[in-house]
Amino acid sequence: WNIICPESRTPDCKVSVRRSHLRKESLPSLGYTRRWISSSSVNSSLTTHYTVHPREKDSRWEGVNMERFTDETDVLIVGGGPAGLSAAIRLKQLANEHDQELRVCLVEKASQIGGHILSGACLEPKALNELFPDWKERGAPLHTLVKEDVFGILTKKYRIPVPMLPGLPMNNHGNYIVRLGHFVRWLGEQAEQLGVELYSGYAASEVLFHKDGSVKGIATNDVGIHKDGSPKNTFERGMELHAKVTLFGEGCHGHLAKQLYRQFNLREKCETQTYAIGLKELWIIDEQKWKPGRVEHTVGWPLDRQTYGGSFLYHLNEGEPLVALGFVVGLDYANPFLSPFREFQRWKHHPSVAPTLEGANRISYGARALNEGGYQSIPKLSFPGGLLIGCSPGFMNVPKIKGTHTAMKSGMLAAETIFKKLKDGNHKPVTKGLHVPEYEVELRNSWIWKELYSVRNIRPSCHVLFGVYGGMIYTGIFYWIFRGMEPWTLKHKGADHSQLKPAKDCTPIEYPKPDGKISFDLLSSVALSGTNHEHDQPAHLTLMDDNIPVSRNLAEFDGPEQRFCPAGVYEFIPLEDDSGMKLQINAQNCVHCKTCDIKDPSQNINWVVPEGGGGPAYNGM
Ligand SMILES: Cc1cc2nc3c(=O)[nH]c(=O)nc-3n(C[C@H](O)[C@H](O)[C@H](O)COP(=O)(O)OP(=O)(O)OC[C@H]3O[C@@H](n4cnc5c(N)ncnc54)[C@H](O)[C@@H]3O)c2cc1C
Ligand code: SF4
Repeated sequence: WNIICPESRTPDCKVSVRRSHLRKESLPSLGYTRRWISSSSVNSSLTTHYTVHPREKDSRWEGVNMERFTDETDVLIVGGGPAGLSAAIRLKQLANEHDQELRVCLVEKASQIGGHILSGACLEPKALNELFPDWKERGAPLHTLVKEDVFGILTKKYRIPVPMLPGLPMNNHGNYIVRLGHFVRWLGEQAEQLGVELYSGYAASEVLFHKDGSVKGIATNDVGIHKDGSPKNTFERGMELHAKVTLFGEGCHGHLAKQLYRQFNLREKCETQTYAIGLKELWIIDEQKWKPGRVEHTVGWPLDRQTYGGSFLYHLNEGEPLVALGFVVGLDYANPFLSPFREFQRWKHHPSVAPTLEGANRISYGARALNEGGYQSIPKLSFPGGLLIGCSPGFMNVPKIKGTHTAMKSGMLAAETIFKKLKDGNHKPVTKGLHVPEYEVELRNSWIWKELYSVRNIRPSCHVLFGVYGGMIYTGIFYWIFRGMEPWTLKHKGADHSQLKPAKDCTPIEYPKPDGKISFDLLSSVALSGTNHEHDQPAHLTLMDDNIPVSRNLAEFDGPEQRFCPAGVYEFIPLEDDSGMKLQINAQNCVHCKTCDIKDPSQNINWVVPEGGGGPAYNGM
């Protein structure tokens, strides 16, 4: 029997279950569920991953060598995004300035640094100016200074311009339009030049702990496992990386961060994190319509006023008439029939958008979740042996739709506080893994805190009267005039997964068919993300209970996972004997956006890392 803990919903949770409670009838009353696992049901089940079906109990794994090679470093960083790389760079800058030996290792799950990065992106260069005041001479790929910034409300047929007053959070004066993946690749080159060891194609799959409970490091994922969960002849155990301190910079909704929240109770004093999904495409357009440096944002159509979201369209100056465009939908939406992907496709047909795309060529597609909880949802950031940086805890400035500058600054502050502590000869560590609470103090004193505090009420104000438009009125009054100094802090609605209404209470949404010129279907879109996973491996979209997708999600919510996944991973198909439906998981399509882990109304999906290197292969998204 596999006992599923009600707290963590994972079978490997360390909550102890008294033997007397193991009787079948006691479990439901305690909130536990139990599932019989035999090797035959493991083989035929959707979820064959060892995080759900432990290998110790599986006869197919008997005698397989599970020893792991171990390496030691001073500082270990998980995730080669803006946060992780800025931390790595700052650590080596300080070590070199002080002529001190310091080994800094960084693991990144994409096969190339930048390959899993997806953003808008309008970059506020504040943190970059601090990290590399000479970034221009170093050839940072910031080629497009914003020249024109427009904002509008869309109705079905019209675009109502809204003045972009100086001082509003959406104002982009002084910012650069970038391909964030390219910028991150450049950060990676700078890090390597400074002596950081970068290991791309290695996903951190597990957090390791010392006996005293502090973080010891991570293990990279095992490779060479068949789809049915049995070992291949090529099976190779991952390796352990131990460090004095480990920084977790996995980006929005990190799967190791989820473990850490539970282990150290880090979310005890903050609000639930809330999210949005962002979908993006790159297009080469007609040169006559190209306006390098122009930034366009909209709210409104095709979303109703209760659904938070909007669009962006940026004209880049990268030697060809390139535009980046995308659509963001708040994951607190209620109607399970809503498809963020199809809303995005529909938006491109608006009379104010379509002319730019007519006769143009779409070259790339992708999606990624982003944090929306802001100031209210920042968890505790330090714990013995580790720190959380960047969008993993969530330093996104939501009304600005910007988190790169805050992610970078948080990484830099983490680096500075760690370096100070390591350098301090008198410091006597209490735990084996170094505890650096000073990081939180520095963060609170930094511009990140001031910035996030000032915009804290803008997103939650959209839950009050008039939805998104209420939020705009609130911004006009309290942000523009009082700069967020109002003495109250509004609350979020709660967790996004609990906002879906039953299908019977909602109206199905009729989406127009894609025309294949401006709007497209899901599969041809995913093909443009370069996504690839080794097919013969256990699905990394693990289900705590394989029955729930049909018995609850389909029955009650009409299977929302088939709509909120932007890559067509979840499909409900008829059973062979036509007696009902079953879920099919096309895990190889997954673009690692994390939306399913966030929005699944049953919270039955746990995204885990696939074999290293798998996932999208974005080129400058
Ligand atoms: C649609 C969209 C539009 C946006 N627009 C803007 C904008 O215009 N301006 C702006 O400033 N910000 C924007 N943002 C936000 C910005 O992209 C993020 O704030 C920023 O990328 C956060 O940096 P990060 O390093 O914390 O995380 P990420 O950029 O997400 O990087 C995390 C890295 O960690 C890796 N990783 C994750 N888990 C593991 C693991 N277990 N093992 C190894 N590696 C791992 C990932 O592959 C990734 O490379 C936007 C975001 C989205 C989704
Ligand atoms: S399976 Fe989940 S993480 Fe993967 S693309 Fe779909 S929603 Fe995103």
